[in-house]
Amino acid sequence: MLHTALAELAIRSRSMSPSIVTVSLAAAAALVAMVRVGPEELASRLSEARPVHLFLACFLPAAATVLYLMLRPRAVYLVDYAGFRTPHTCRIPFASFLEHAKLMPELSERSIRFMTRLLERSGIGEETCLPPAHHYIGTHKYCTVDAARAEFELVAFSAIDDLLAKTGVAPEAIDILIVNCSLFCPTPSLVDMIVNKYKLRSDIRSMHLSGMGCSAGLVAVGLAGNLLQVAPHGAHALVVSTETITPNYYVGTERAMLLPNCLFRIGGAAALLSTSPAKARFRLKHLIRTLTGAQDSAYRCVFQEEDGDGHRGINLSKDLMNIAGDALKANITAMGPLVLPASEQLKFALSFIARKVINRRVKPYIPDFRTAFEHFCIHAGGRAIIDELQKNLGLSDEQVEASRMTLHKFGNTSSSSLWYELGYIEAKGRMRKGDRVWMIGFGSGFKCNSAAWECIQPARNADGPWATSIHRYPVVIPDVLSH
Ligand SMILES: CC(C)(COP(=O)(O)OP(=O)(O)OC[C@H]1O[C@@H](n2cnc3c(N)ncnc32)[C@H](O)[C@@H]1OP(=O)(O)O)[C@@H](O)C(=O)NCCC(=O)NCCSC(=O)CC(=O)O
Repeated sequence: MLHTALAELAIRSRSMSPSIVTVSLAAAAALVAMVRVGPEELASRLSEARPVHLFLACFLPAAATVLYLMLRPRAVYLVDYAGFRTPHTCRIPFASFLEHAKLMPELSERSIRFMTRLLERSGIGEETCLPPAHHYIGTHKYCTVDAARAEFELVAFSAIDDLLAKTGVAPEAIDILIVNCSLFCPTPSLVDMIVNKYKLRSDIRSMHLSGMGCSAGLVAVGLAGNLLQVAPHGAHALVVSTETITPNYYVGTERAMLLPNCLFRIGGAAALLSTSPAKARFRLKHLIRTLTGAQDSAYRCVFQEEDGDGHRGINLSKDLMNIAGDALKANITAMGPLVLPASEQLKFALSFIARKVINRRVKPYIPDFRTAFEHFCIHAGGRAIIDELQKNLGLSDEQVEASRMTLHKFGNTSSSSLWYELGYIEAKGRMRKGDRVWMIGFGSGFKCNSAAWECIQPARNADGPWATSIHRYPVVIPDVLSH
């Protein structure tokens, strides 16, 4: 029996860290040896042993335990997060958006009619915001590098100010800084702008993830978690997730490139991570990254390019929903075994065997992820994305409420949408200690990244981006808005 246990341990050890494996295997082998010799033989051998042997017998396990404790991966905690509170001055009701568009000679009557239809179907509301440059008539003429920098400063600095005030962490206590912003990549970089503004330390480890799409916020969290493993215990990592909209107003006639004009809106968030549990509000349990970019269709489905007339924009393929579905399938296949209870895993295994052995037409069992998570934050990328995930994961209207309301209030704010959604759930007072949250991000590449968090301490009050409007939510969002 012990041999079987040992064999099982060896199999399981493939997914464990080397230090855990060594200590566990050594302890199991010692146990097997002790059981084999029996208690009397063991006592007589101990009495014959020399002091040096006894010393080694005690010292080695103790040393191995210390080594294990030192080398095991450290837990990563979310100290807190803050979303950019969009100012009323940046609000862009549909009427203003379309009036501005009509005054642009580059946009045809047909393009404007198409954008009107999209706005009505998009699931975004009348309170979303665009950066200051997009409020000028003849928008694209004002979309300069300076204006884009100003947008980043407005969003990132406001979110960081809120986060530092909330956590009481001083700028000089930040050891790692990661910014993810896909489409704006100036020199000096966005991280340099933050370092300069907050006078951060010269030995800070800083990096900017660009071109990584809307799911890069979770890439940044994973990267911060990895860097924290090699930083002193209790170090702080600041992650800033945003998309700078200013330089990305498209003025051509390609429908697939007009879609981003209607969906993407100003927004951003800052999150502080640490390996110290002191004052932490969430613990990062798992982070799974799936990249399907090896397939050409997945690689090209969110693509920055120039149209035939030389107008630059982002082309969103109509295939995006299918590609997102495949990426999600791969991601949940990796996440499932880590989070699902045994009963769900058994049902999945039985359906898998039935399909393989009995009949391929047996419907595959989709595990019920509601048994593993109390809350879901699905990237507010567009109404169709939320609809599709709700259907595929069998989620209730309340479970996708945070995503739909975030899309309605803020639009598609790229990677920061997940933080607005977490903020919504907390502002509604639905988060409890011990609750599990699943964040699922999608983005260019094509990527599906997801993170599982456990709440240690819910927010005490509904401050932040939802503070002044949460009492009005949820709102009813019709499939097609009629004016
Ligand atoms: C755009 C929608 C709101 C439209 O909603 P509906 O389902 O009501 O309507 P629909 O699908 O019939 O589309 C309405 C009209 O728009 C056209 N249409 C829709 N999607 C299109 C596309 N990608 N390219 C070109 N045309 C498109 C349809 O053909 C149709 O025109 P006609 O009737 O003439 O045939 C929805 O499809 C949606 O949410 N799509 C997903 C948006 C998306 O790709 N989000 C991800 C952003 S990327 C991201 O977030 C990550 C990242 O950037 O990294």
